[in-house]
Amino acid sequence: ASELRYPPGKIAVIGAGIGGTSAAYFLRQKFGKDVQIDVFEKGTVGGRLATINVEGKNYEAGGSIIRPLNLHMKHFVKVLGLSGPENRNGLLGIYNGDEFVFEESSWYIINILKLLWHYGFSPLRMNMWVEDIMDKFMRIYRYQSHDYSFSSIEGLLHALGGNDFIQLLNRTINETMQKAGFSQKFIYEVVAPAMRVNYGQGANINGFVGAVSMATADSGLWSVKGGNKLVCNGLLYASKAQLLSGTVLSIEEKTRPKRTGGTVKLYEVSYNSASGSTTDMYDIVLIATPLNRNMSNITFRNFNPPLAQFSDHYHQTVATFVHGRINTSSFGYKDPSHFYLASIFTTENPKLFINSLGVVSPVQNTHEEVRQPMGPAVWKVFSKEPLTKEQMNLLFSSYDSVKEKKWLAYPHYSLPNKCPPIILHDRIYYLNGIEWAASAMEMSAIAAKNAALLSYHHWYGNIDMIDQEDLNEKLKTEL
Ligand SMILES: Cc1cc2nc3c(=O)[nH]c(=O)nc-3n(C[C@H](O)[C@H](O)[C@H](O)COP(=O)(O)OP(=O)(O)OC[C@H]3O[C@@H](n4cnc5c(N)ncnc54)[C@H](O)[C@@H]3O)c2cc1C
Ligand SMILES: CC(C)=CCC/C(C)=C/CC/C(C)=C/CSC[C@H](N)C(=O)O
Repeated sequence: ASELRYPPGKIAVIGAGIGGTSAAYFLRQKFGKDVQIDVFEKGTVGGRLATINVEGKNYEAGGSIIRPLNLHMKHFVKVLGLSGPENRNGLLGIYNGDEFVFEESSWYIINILKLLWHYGFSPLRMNMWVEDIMDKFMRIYRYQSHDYSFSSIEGLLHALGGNDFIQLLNRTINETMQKAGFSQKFIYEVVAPAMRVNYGQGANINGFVGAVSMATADSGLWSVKGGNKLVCNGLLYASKAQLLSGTVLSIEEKTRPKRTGGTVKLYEVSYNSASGSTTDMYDIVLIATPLNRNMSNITFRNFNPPLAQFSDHYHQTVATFVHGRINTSSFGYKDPSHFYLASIFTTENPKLFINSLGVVSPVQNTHEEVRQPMGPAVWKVFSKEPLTKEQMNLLFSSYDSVKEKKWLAYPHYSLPNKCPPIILHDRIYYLNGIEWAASAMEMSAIAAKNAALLSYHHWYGNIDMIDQEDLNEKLKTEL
């Protein structure tokens, strides 16, 4: 089709979370200044990056922590003139419903001895195991800086870590780590609690998201001063995209006559905004919101054959912010002055009604060290269900302010795990399938750059830049 040699006129991006706004940014980089980029948003720019106000200060209510080597997020913060100070967490305890099975000490050497005593060399081996996976994961930045793209999530992961990465997707983190020789005690007391705080599920989640989750045990985690959502606002501005506040209802392919003769196929996007129902035509559409049950309610009309349907669900995570004093006796501490933990992770125990509990700092001063929370502090509680009054009274001896935010937070991970397609139709690309490998801000940014590159290469027929085999080897010899 010869019309594909000309730049596209208009591109639609649906969703202004980190996926959609970074897609707008990368699309502008690739397609140049003349293309019109419209970003549709039914709620607030930022999506799952949002803050919540507690007693006059704002706290991260959704996506909060970023790894030092999340290079896209790091780049965004730099080019947007934002700052990302390191988060310093207070001491961690792991609670099994009856007692703490592990309590961190403020003395480095004591911690090492405690870890050795409880888990032998497993923590050290785990660091090396995660590092090895993360080293391979880092190849994505090299591939993307050379403009290579992938037409499926599995293809992308295979290019990073070969069959080992595909196997990670298809085994639970429990099975994966058992096969790697980690003890069941370590998996139960350390790995599962980290899965629960990060993804609201235990060690039955896939090995890839499990490894991503364990990667948060690293030091140097950071978040954006003023709130992570500032990145989305900044990217939208930098991309010179037009923000259309409205709900996209449907997408339909239409054939239209061209001024120069012949016809062209375009996508008609129908949406509701404050000024009523409208439609607009686009050459390319990027969908940057989950299409799973009850999430975005976008209908793909009159596609033959019909487009893929995603029936799996995202599960509910409730983040409750409480300004108060923790009820230390509920955690086995009769004397509150002996309690010095600022983060409590939990093991898998059906009688526990929370996944985690931790002291948080306002987004204005994320660099502040979280101290021993002897007095009142702002605590963030993650649970599956909203906390009842009785549960609140068990957790807190006194509190004066409670704010709750319910999220459909991440995919409900289960096996077998087949990631949704990236290409939904000729020029419709789907970003959020990557969340089924692992859901994180950086993953959405990677999916966004991939979709921008893929749509560009499809448009201009650069098939050699899509799904190249042995990229790691090729790039080694090229440079
Ligand atoms: C409680 C919580 C804690 C988390 N913690 C971390 C963390 O510490 N670190 C980390 O890296 N990640 C974390 N995450 C995950 C991270 O927040 C997400 O992976 C990421 O923000 C997803 O971004 P996205 O742009 O892909 O999707 P979203 O942010 O969900 O953006 C999609 C956007 O599309 C809009 N939309 C939906 N349907 C339509 C429609 N029909 N028309 C128009 N607009 C539509 C939505 O309103 C939304 O704004 C956390 C998530 C939650 C919920
Ligand atoms: C993409 C890679 C390699 C790493 C990203 C690691 C990362 C930051 C994962 C985020 C995990 C996640 C969804 C955490 C949610 S809870 C975070 C925090 N503990 C909190 O209390 O808010």
